[in-house]
Amino acid sequence: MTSNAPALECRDVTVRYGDVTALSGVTAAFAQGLIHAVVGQNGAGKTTFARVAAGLVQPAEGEVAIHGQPIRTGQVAAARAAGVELVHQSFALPPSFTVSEAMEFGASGKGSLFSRRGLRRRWRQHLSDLQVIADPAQRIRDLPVESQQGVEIARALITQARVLILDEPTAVLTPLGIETLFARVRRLKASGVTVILILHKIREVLAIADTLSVLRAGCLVDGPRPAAAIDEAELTRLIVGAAGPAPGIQAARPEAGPASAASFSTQTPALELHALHTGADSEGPGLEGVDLRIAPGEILGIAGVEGNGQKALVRAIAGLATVQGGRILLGGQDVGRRPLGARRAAGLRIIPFERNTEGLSLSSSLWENWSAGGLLQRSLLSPVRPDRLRRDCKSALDEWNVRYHSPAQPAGSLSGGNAQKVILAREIDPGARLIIAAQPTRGLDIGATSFVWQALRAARDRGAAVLVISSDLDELFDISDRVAVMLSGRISGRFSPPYSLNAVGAAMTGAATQGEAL
Ligand SMILES: Nc1ncnc2c1ncn2[C@@H]1O[C@H](COP(=O)(O)OP(=O)(O)OP(=O)(O)O)[C@@H](O)[C@H]1O
Repeated sequence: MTSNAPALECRDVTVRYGDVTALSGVTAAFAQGLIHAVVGQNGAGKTTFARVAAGLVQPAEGEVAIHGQPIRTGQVAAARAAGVELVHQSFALPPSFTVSEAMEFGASGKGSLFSRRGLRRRWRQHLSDLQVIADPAQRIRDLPVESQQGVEIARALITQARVLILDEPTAVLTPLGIETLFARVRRLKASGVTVILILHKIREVLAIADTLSVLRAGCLVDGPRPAAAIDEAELTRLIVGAAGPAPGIQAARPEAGPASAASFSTQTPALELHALHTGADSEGPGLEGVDLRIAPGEILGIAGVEGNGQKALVRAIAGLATVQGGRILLGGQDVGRRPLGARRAAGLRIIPFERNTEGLSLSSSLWENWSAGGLLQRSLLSPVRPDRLRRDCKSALDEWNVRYHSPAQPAGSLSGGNAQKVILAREIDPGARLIIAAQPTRGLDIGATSFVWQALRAARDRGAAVLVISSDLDELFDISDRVAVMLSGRISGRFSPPYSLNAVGAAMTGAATQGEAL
């Protein structure tokens, strides 16, 4: 190892996926022992860069050196041996594993054999050194998302990683979880680890990074340069580019606030839940008597720490949970026994939590994914015209500024943010009467985030009801006409603007259950 050499250096790295150039001649040197942020719009090439550094992608051209030593590109073992570890955007650990099994999963080939008890002792120490709160006997799926991420990071660090790359680590976290992560990242820096963070939110970048680098359309347009010398406006400009946001996209967080609350009480609600109960399952607690109503032309925000019944809520409305009691009405009709197709025909649209498993078929083409929603609602006998579907898909994707090269390419070949936009293009359509949007801006860049809020507001203004579930309270307060808080499968508080962060926060933690009645 050369002592002053950069921790990670790329020289003229170019990556092509078929016709798409994901990285184009990227040259960058990341100094040792610092926290580096890599930013850029959806599809800019950030994940590809991380995958090249970790040996998961073979560049067509270029070199990678770790601490001054060139490594064989496209080989995970070579990157690992040099001390590079990557924690992916979507977690990689098997949910059914216990924490200690998951840790051992990352350390295979280390030589020694351990008893189960010995293993637990070993990992307990490792986890506590990293201040990750998780019992080694617990299953990954039973842990809160912050702890799952902590375990992923701990697993990546088993092999004495010197360069840790975290791909969009904050996307899954609550504000408190982000603070915990940032404290962990600062401790790693203090212990000499070089951390490279791929981030979307400008405030997060400026809060944590020592340097920042900006990718745009596969090219490094700036950095690494000291983050202290840059402000929000300049960083936004660097990410979006001189041309400004794509047509139809305003600056992030457009001014328009919640609708001035017309009296909703005279209209038939778009959604009514009466004393809804569902069973708990592997995804978290069930619903314990939830009452909710949303009027047409209203946005209701659901706040809460993840894992407090939000998934059960979405599944129950979609007809995918076992309802043990209570009623679900869409537009005044009891749909408790109706399948998802019938609910969609009544105007239900869902932007699900997990885009890769619930929202898209990754091996199917973009046009098939885009048209799936419409096909579900039609009668089986109505003719399908693929040419027309492909054409309509293309214009919808262009309108959403999705970065793709053909409607025939598989959904799995899109970047995370662009994949989310395909779901949004499908679900926010003129036929939508009730849109459930679960973490709709997770992983989206600033322009696309603003586009989503605009699209949801436009849907509301057309008369659709919107239920937004988000762990980002700023976002939720910005867009919601009312906010309800979920805690342990119940509604623990109901609020209308102006929102009090303290009161909503208290309802989220169970410190209080006040708030207005609806
Ligand atoms: N396996 C693949 N096959 C084909 N194209 C791909 C593949 N992976 C990525 N791409 C394309 O390469 C480009 C860069 O994608 P990448 O995932 O690196 O972007 P990103 O900056 O991480 O985006 P996001 O913020 O949306 O996650 C995109 O145009 C994407 O569609």
